[in-house]
Amino acid sequence: MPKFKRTHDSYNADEDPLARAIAPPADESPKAREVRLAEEAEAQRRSDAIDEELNRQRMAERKAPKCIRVLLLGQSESGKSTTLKNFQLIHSPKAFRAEKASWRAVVQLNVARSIRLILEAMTDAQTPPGSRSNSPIPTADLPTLTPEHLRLKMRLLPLQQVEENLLRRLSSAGSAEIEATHLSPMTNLPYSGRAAKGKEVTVNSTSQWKGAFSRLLSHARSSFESGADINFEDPNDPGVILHACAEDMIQLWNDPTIKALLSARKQRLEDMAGFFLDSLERVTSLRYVPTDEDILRARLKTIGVSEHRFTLKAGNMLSHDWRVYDVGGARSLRAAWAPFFDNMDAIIFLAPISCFDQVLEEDPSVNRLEDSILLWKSIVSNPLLKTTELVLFLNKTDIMRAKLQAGIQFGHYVISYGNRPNDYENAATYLKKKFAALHKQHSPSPRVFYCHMTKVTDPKSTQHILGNELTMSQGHVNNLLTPLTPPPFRSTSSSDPAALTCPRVLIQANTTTLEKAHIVIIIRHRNRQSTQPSVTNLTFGPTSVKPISMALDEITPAEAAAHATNVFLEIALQAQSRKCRLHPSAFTSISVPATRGSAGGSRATGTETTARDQGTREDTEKVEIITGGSSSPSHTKARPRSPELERHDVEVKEAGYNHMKTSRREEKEKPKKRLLSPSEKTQPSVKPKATARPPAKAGASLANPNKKARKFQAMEFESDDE
Ligand SMILES: Nc1nc2c(ncn2[C@@H]2O[C@H](COP(=O)(O)OP(=O)(O)OP(=O)(O)O)[C@@H](O)[C@H]2O)c(=O)[nH]1
Ligand SMILES: [Mg+2]
Repeated sequence: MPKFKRTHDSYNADEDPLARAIAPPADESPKAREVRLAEEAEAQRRSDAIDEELNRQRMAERKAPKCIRVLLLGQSESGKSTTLKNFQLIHSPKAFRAEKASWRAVVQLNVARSIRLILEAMTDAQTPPGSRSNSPIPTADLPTLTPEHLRLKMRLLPLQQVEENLLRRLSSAGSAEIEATHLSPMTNLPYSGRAAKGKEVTVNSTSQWKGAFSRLLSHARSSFESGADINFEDPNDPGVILHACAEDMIQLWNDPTIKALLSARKQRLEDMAGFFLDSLERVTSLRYVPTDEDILRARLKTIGVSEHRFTLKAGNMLSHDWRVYDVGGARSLRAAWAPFFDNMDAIIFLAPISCFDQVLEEDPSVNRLEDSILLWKSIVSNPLLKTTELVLFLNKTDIMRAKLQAGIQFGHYVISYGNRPNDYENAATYLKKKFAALHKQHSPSPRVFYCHMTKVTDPKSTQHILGNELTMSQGHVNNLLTPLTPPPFRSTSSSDPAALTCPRVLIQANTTTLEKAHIVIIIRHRNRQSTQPSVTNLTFGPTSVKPISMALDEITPAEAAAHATNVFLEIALQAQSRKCRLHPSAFTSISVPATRGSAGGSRATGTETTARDQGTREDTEKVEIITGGSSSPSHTKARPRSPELERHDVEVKEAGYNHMKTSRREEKEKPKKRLLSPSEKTQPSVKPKATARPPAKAGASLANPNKKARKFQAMEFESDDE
């Protein structure tokens, strides 16, 4: 092999083909060499600067307080991205509203898609049953369309252009894909092309795709709030065609024959993601700017994992950096979740309870509610997540309510529900208990679990919940995940005999008995000497917000104190299970019997508190129990304890250990409850509930008659224990 003449010592052209490729030419002139060396020096300088910057960032990250990570999980269409939007709305509202132009386009896409579904249904109704691809409904059961309907259909054809135009913009940005979804596959459609293939748009990043609509933005981006950034004069704005078709769309949607047709096909468009047909006049107006609620209701399917950073300050706590991760929930995308399990502080799991009568798009043999339940079970039992706080959102309660009110029988789909009343309260409570039971049964170790009935398209209620959750999570991070160095509970004056019957107890905690996190409960008791129930006010609410007060008739001072004790005991157990160190003085202030478990009302799963005594007594006629917030410096000093209290301390600790041991033993001994697999359900050995299954056609997805045609899918809890 001929030797390559080297002009630079650092190149070892013989050994390394890359070095050979980048080696300077053999006949390099001195001037060229000078230029090359200068370029190399410059490149080296830039590379060093980048390294330095990376190092600086790494150091800064190491020094910065630990950020709190929250992962949003749940099946597709459960409301994860909508929850993320709520986070954005709370913590970066300006940025959220700056994207109105992009979300306007998504609303337009959703409108065009809904109309397309109606036109498909009309086409299907005109097709002889034998030639229909999917619909099992006999023509005789479908209402007859008139020539006027067909003319209406023709007039709406230009909407095809709107959908295709919007899809093209999304996909040309390289950030979106079109994927088969729950939308029905179309055959004899009024449309052709990509949009006509029954696809849904998916985005692999929640921000990148927004660039696709930048053409709608004018240069003046001064007033995002008012929509001044939207170029309404753009002749290519899809809003122009939508506006031109508005009257026809409204007529179509309100037409009784069309309503009857959709009803015969059990197609409840109003329950579908991205439903705007009830607001057609508004959303198709030429100068339409989406509201916050519109943005929350707009639907785009997620396929990647995206991280969103916020700096949150909750209550009086220090501000924290939060990272919220949104993932795609379709089955094929769930493998991407696992790498995020490590290091997560909290998971918000969304289970759409309204989907009890629907099947999975990915697998039409699986009931969507059952899928959610199995998914929940796998999350709660995952050992990697055993110290991760879990927040369960039983979501889409509004749709659940509407479905039950429309007469859809919950018991037909959840067989173990049996003949209980077909109303929202009963069905929702039933599901809540089932989810809670699964958590209790399968969690690798006892831990906090919060459950909320949600409608995440309602920003007000969701923000309230998220606000509380965040405070709560920060509180947990502060109080539980880190050692409890300051005594969380300090004594009243134990020499005061009155304290035994009516102590002034101040409990600082992170949750309350009513599943509302980080709120303040103040119990004011007027007659401190009495053991009889008397006038007691219970006040809820963080101090920063107007609290709600209610009078309690049944709680005695001792019960209030016992309840406080119980709540504290629970946090002690939680802390213990997380191997946090409890300060020895933690129990010093317990001045009433701690064994009255039922006193003070029932406690929600996972309630935990820290407790302490205020130590001053301006008003001895009061009992105050406050949950919420973090401990203040005035409560960080332990007081000397009497031998009596020492003994009590030991008793309480033992009670705690014994309680834990017993509950673990009971759990081991209990026969395992489990969900039935679809195949098991068909086995005769599985005891069927008395409820008869409905005829096959009733078992389908109401939003999608084509799914219905495939299979009736009900689910059943093997045990009906709650
Ligand atoms: N009516 C109603 N609609 C909801 C609720 N929660 C979410 N939605 C709607 O359901 C649709 C799906 O919600 P997404 O947040 O996109 O669901 P996702 O879990 O992110 O779904 P993937 O991205 O496919 O994993 C959206 O159009 C939401 O507006 C709710 O509580 N009530
Ligand atoms: Mg999503």
